[in-house]
Amino acid sequence: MDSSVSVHVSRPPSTPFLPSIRFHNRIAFRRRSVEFVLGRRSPSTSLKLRRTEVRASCISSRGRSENFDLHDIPHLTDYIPDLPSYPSQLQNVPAYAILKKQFIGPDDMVAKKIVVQGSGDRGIYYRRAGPRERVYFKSDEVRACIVTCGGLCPGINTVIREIVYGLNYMYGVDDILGIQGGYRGFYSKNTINLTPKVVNDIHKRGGTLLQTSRGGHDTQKIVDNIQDRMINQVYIIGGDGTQRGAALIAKEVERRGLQVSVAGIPKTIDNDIVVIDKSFGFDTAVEEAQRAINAAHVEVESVENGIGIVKLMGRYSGFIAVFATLASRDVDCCLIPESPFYLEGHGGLFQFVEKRLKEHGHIVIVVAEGAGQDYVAQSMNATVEKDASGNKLLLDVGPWLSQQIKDHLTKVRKMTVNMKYIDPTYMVRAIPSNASDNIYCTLLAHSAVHGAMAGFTGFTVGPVNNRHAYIPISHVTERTNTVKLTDRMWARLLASTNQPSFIHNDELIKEDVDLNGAADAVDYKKIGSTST
Ligand SMILES: Nc1ncnc2c1ncn2[C@@H]1O[C@H](COP(=O)(O)OP(=O)(O)O)[C@@H](O)[C@H]1O
Ligand SMILES: O=P(O)(O)OC[C@H]1O[C@](O)(COP(=O)(O)O)[C@@H](O)[C@@H]1O
Ligand SMILES: [Mg+2]
Repeated sequence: MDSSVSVHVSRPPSTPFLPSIRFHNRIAFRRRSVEFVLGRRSPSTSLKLRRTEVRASCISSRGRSENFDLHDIPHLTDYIPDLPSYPSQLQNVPAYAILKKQFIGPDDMVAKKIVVQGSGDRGIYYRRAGPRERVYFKSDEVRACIVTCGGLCPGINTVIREIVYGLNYMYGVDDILGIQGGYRGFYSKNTINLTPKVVNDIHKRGGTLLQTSRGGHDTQKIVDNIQDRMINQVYIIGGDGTQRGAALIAKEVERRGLQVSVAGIPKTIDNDIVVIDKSFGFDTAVEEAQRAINAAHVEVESVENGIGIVKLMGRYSGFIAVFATLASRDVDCCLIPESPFYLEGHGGLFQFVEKRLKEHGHIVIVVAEGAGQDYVAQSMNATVEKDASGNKLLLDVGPWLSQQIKDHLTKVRKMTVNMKYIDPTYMVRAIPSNASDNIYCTLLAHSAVHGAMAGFTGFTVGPVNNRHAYIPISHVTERTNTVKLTDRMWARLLASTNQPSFIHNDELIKEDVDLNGAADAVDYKKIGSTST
């Protein structure tokens, strides 16, 4: 928080000492234990606060009263009040001992919203990630475990490596177990011992050293196993589904009153996790995707009426497709799940493809795997199937789209075309992370380690406006991050590709004329409202 902002704390109705801060959590009222001090400028109103969600009245340096919300994360002392704490082991680590600010202050917060309006609410804040002055675990008491769940993503191995290194070098922990094969590995497989030596060069490889899986989350069995193995720190690397599972584990651990910290590290190749700035491995995937786009462009430039179609990952969120398109500049049209498209008639894809072929002699289309699913389902008469985690299995839009375009141009428009279809979907996520993702993974891993050692639990780590924060798991799972068609990024893409927006417009229906002046008999209203 800006040091020019003093926090004014006045008295809340039900607590004689606790002032102008409205607690949203009953535990906070009950226990009233100490965590941080607000009100540096006015000691009389200084307050030792518990964690959890806090709303404070805040007076800026200009004297105007504003509000902010700290959306806090659980702490082991919420349900084990007498848990002893110790000076952090980091004090003895030379690299950290010389730091100007060795520890994160108890009132350091990260703003969720960085652009604010003068008269508006100050918004939501998260606890800033990083090392704390006091920890709740002695080094030789820690038995940590790491598990990786869900789909692959570049950088998972780097996160594993850095958790092991972080725990070992910063906190002197040497009892770290690898749970193999995702959540079900807790109760169906043996563990492996993870030491700095074992993980030393795994960041150079794609995939996950620990293997992963979908499905198999059984909270009771998992927590039984955590208890049986005497594990007291659980590091869970995975996407939205995994984080939901992590929240259940943290809840069950709390119900049983166990001294076990549960830390989530968000992983998603689709960048579909909300609150955090960006997911690790995403930049790497975008870079790799461009190689495929480039190949498509080279191919189609070299032939007559070349049509290149590149299918990229993106189940419900088209971020990889959007960013790869914007970065590449060789893409003529980008199709994503968030933007319904239609093929026939005025403003449709067929018309656009034909127009671009006439203008440029070639066209490159990027399609996210989740785009046009309803459309494909209708045309294939397919039924919905799900994977072991309950995720809808997607129909393969790539070959379908290639065939539709080819059939239309060759059979209806009597044109000669050269179709080049490229499917690099798994290639973009099965590679090691690039330099910047590697550094990002290190920060995530270290934040998780610092948080767990400090006794926090049930949290997810991640950058919020470029500062790493501890985020309540529910915040990252309550919805999916998607490309907003009303945001500037999508507008930039449309401006860059000059593709149709596929937004239904009644005016377009009236001017229902195709390139050659022939009217297409298409129900635009119906097609235009096809949702994906
Ligand atoms: N709602 C949920 N509650 C508990 N566990 C879940 C939930 N959704 C998914 N999981 C578990 O999380 C793991 C990974 O989920 P999945 O959706 O496949 O990948 P991701 O976490 O990358 O989204 C699986 O083991 C699955 O059983
Ligand atoms: O074939 P798999 O391994 O189930 O993975 C495919 C899916 O994984 C994803 O990469 C996303 O996975 P997550 O849910 O694990 O983030 C999707 O883009 C894709 O549909
Ligand atoms: Mg997912």
